[in-house]
Amino acid sequence: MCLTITCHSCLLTFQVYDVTPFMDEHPGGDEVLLAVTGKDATNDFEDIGHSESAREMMDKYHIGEIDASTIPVKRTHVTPQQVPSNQDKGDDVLIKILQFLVPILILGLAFAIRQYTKSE
Ligand code: HEM
Repeated sequence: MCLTITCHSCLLTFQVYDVTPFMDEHPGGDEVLLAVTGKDATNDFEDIGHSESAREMMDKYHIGEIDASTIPVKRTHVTPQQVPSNQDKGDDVLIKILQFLVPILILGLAFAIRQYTKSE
């Protein structure tokens, strides 16, 4: 089902239209209707300068009203910044030490093996 919402100029009541059966017949095409589905399409509808007969046609697809005051305000979710824990800091230090120590240990081992094989 495809809903297009258009509101009164008083902005207190939203008129809801189910334009599904009208999609194929709409002279402006179905893309424009799909683009405004589920939102207030008043400006989009008015900008076209629809004729009086177009406005009369709307009655056919009218399915109800929504009280504008009952529509929840859109909230944007802000992810709280992660505070690095002390455990994370400890892990970072350990990784840095290992990054430094491991190559030195490998070099030392290679050197020791070389010394050992030389003396034999
Ligand atoms: C139930 C809602 C709607 C009905 C009954 C309807 C009806 C019509 C009709 C009968 C026409 C032919 C021109 C005229 O008589 O004015 C038309 C054209 C058009 N409509 Fe709609 N319309 C509706 C919603 C919308 C919406 C929401 C939009 C925009 C997002 C839109 C965009 C257009 C466009 C672009 C044209 C073509 C205008 C042109 O070629 O000059 N219509 N519509």
